[in-house]
Amino acid sequence: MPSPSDRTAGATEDAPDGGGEDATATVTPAVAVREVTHRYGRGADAVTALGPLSLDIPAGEFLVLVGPSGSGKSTLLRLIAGFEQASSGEVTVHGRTPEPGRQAGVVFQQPRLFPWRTVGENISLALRYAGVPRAERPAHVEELLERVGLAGTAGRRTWQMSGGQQQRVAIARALAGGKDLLVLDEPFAALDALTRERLQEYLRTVSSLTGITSVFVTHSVDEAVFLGTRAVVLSAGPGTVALDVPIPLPRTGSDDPDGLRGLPEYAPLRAEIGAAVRDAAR
Ligand SMILES: Nc1ncnc2c1ncn2[C@@H]1O[C@H](COP(=O)(O)OP(=O)(O)OP(=O)(O)O)[C@@H](O)[C@H]1O
Repeated sequence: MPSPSDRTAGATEDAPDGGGEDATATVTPAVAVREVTHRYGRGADAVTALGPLSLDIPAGEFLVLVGPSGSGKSTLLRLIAGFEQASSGEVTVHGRTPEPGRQAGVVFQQPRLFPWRTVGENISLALRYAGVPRAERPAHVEELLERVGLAGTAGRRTWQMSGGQQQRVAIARALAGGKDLLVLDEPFAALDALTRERLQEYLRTVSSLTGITSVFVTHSVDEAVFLGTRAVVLSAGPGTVALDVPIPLPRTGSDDPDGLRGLPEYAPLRAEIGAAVRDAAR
């Protein structure tokens, strides 16, 4: 699997001879969304769900998407994951048209694990699809489980795990195979508050340590500020970009959540994003 440095290295084109900073060097975004619209259905029944919308998501960014219900957040995720194709405009991941299961690891609101398989087998299957040789899979499974705080659980049945643990397995599965893009559609919405907070911490740590590019949909403004490096608020459907702000909070990989929430920047960011969501919903 690629190391974190491998993942981010691909984002920037080679520097010209002599190295150093070059203002003319182009940085290829991990995800490029260009003038995209998306319609479901045809004729009189057609629903325009999104756009026109343009976004560049640089490698390593943790982009949180917020916005009113029906603004097209899930649609945008589905386009990025390759489950849908844009009605107009273009979505690319590292310059290519995304295909389902190929470029992005996906985490849904429900873990969607195979109940008849063990935790390890669920992850191993994703490794198999990613072309990881059979002999190498057990070590990768352990490494992935360790990364989400579930070391030593590979032999357990998924139904023996709590909802929060199952969602961590789903995250480990999405990370399997070294994908450098993770898309997550309200993955913690169905969990109790305490489990949700724990998983937010895990995900923040995992993303800081791996540098994986993430696109995360949530209805929680606090979750958005806690997790994101950038927040995009969509307008009421069909969604366009109503607000696009960086979230310049520290990411050391082991941040104290209370400390982060207590930083002077935290509350104003929360207020700005919350106000934009409320405006969009009006
Ligand atoms: N498969 C579909 N067929 C027809 N219309 C759809 C389909 N999926 C979504 N839509 C419509 O597209 C619009 C955007 O839906 P989408 O699920 O992307 O929004 P969302 O912002 O994720 O909403 P929520 O926050 O409620 O999950 C809505 O009007 C929805 O009814």
